[in-house]
Amino acid sequence: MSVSVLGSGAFGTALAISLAGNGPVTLWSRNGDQAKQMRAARENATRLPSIALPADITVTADIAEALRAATLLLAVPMQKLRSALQDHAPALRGKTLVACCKGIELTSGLGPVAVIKESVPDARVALLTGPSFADDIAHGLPTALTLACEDTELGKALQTELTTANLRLYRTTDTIGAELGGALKNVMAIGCGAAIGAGLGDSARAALMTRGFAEMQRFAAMRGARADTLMGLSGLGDLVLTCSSELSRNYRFGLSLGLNQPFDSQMTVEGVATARAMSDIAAKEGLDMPISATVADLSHGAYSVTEAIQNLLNRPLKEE
Ligand SMILES: NC(=O)c1ccc[n+]([C@@H]2O[C@H](COP(=O)([O-])OP(=O)(O)OC[C@H]3O[C@@H](n4cnc5c(N)ncnc54)[C@H](O)[C@@H]3O)[C@@H](O)[C@H]2O)c1
Ligand SMILES: O=P(O)(O)OC[C@H](O)CO
Repeated sequence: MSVSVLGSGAFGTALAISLAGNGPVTLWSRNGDQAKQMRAARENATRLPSIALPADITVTADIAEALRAATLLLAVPMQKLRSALQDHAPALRGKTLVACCKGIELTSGLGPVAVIKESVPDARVALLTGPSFADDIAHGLPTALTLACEDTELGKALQTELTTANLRLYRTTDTIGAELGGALKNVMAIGCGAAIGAGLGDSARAALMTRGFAEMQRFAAMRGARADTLMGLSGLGDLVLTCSSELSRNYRFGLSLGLNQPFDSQMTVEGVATARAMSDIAAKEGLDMPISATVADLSHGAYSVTEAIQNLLNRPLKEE
């Protein structure tokens, strides 16, 4: 089998570097100039500077070249996934498409697996998610991820194909639980970053992580996820990583809110749109999701971190 990665940002490049340890990989960029630059410098200077691209990676802007592979990893931001698929939908028919993005589509309320099924109905679909920073993967540091696929046999084949020397994949058939864990932890990471940025302390962060996890579990159960999936790498594992490391862009975005400092608008911060999508869906379903709703409002400047915390603290007392 052969693999291509569509999307040459931080995560797509890191996955290509890791997979190159297994054999040839094609890394596709939609930007011809970027592809040319990466081919010449043998690095992704904007997203993963100073990390060499192994010789087994072919960088291309020619989609036909990338689509020769049977397995395609889709490493684009969640809110861009549908348009990326629509751009090439006829050529994607029958392919194995592995979503590598984390989020809920704002316009539809759907996760990546459902968006792929709608956009390319006869594709074979899977999801790769879990606690991992692109930088760590690209440096070959040990990482464990979840490969989610409803089709057990395809899941096993992908688990074998995409496991590398330092990237160990676990398998599940619960795509809903796996994709929601990855999507929702970004919302909580923004909240935790904001709390730390505003000087509210580690105890406040622990409270936000724990009560945020309760919201994740509630939302995932409503969508039909298995409870144990949320306890695994794609849920709790990624929540812990993202809420506690300044390598996370979602956490750093939250920090900037707490510190009242500007943030680079070119940075991919998946939790902003997902917080909005999640709290809109929760409101419609009558689910109690105060932290998610607060992060959604905070991210759009509706109030300050201090006001947000006061709102959360002043809610009626309840059982845990
Ligand atoms: N960076 C990480 O550490 C990391 C780790 C795990 C998962 N992820 C997930 O991977 C996804 C991508 O994140 P990233 O870090 O690579 O972001 P990034 O901003 O570094 O890169 C995104 C890439 O997608 C490309 N792109 C955007 N719209 C496109 C379109 N319509 N068609 C084709 N390409 C398009 C951009 O040109 C860019 O190269 C996100 O959902 C993120 O949550 C990232
Ligand atoms: O940089 P972030 O916040 O998008 O987080 C990256 C990964 O999702 C961590 O698992």
